[in-house]
Amino acid sequence: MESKALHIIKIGGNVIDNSENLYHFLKDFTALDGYKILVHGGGKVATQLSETLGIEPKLVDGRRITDVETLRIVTMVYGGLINKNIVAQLQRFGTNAIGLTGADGNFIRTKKRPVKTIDYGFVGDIDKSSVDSQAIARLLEAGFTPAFCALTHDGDGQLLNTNADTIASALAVSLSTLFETTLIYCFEKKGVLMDVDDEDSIIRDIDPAGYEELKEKQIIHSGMLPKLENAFAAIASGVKAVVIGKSDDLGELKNGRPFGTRLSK
Ligand SMILES: Nc1ncnc2c1ncn2[C@@H]1O[C@H](COP(=O)(O)OP(=O)(O)O)[C@@H](O)[C@H]1O
Ligand SMILES: CC(=O)N[C@@H](CCC(=O)OP(=O)(O)O)C(=O)O
Repeated sequence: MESKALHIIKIGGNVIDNSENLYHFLKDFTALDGYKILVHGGGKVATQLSETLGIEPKLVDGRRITDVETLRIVTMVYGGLINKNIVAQLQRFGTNAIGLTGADGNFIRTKKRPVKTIDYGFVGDIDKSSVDSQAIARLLEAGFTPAFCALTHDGDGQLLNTNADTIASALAVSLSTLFETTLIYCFEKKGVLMDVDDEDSIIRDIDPAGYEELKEKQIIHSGMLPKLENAFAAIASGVKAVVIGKSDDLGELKNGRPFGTRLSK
C-alpha cells in the first residue's frame, strides 16, 4: 500500500518574532495539501523575556541552559504565548490546529540530559522510543493539524526544554514509518548560503561529503551546524526529503518552483 504524504515544517525564532513574516508563513502553510505538522521554536522571544526579567540567558552551542527560573520562562513563552497565538492564527486561515507540548497525549517523552562537563538543567534529550507516532497519526487522521512547541516531559511530572529542530527531526524519523515524510526547516534566509550575507548565493543541494567540506571551510557555522546535523540524521533514518529554506518562500513548494536547499544521502 502506498503511504500518505506528510509535511513536517519547523519555524524558528526569527520568523516568529516578526508578525508579518509569521502571517505570511501560516497562510502558505495552510495552503499546502495533505497531512501536516508544525513545530515552532521561539528562542529569540525567550531570550528577550529573560533579559526583561533580569534573568541572564545562557546558551552553549545554541542550547539553552535551563534552570528552574528559565524553565518557567520557556514554559510561558513556548507553551503559552507563541503556541496559542500560532494556533489562533491557523484557525483564522482554516487549519484546524491543536497546540501541543510533548506532555500532551504523552506524544514526546524525553530524558533529562545527564550532567557531564556542563549542566544544561531541565533540557530533555530525545531517543528512539520518545515519539508516539501511532497516537500522532490518529490525531492527523481525525483531521487535526498538530502544532508542537519546544517542550517535552519525562513521564515523572517534569517538563523539559528540547530544541525545536531536534523535535522536528525526531517526529519526521518516527512518522516516516507510517507516512511518506518530508521535513522542512523554515528560517529567515533563502537556504544554506555560500555567503551568509548574500541571499543569491544559495546552495541547492548538499550531501554528507559536501557538508563536511562546507563545515571545514566555515561556510556553515553557528545555528546552521546543529540544524544540518538534525537534517542529515533524518535523511539517514528514512525521511524521504529534507529541505531548508525561507519561510516567505514556502508557497513555492506548492507551485512546484525551486525552494531552498535540498539535502541528499
Ligand atoms: N551557510 C549558511 N547559510 C545560511 N545561514 C547560516 C549559514 N551559516 C550559518 N548560518 C546561520 O544560521 C542561522 C540559522 O540558525 P538558527 O538561528 O538556529 O535558526 P532558527 O531561526 O531556525 O532557530 C542563520 O540565521 C545564519 O546566521
Ligand atoms: C534546549 C534548547 O536549546 N531549547 C531551545 C528551544 C527553542 C528553540 O529551539 O527555538 P529556535 O528554533 O527559535 O531556536 C531554546 O530554549 O532556545
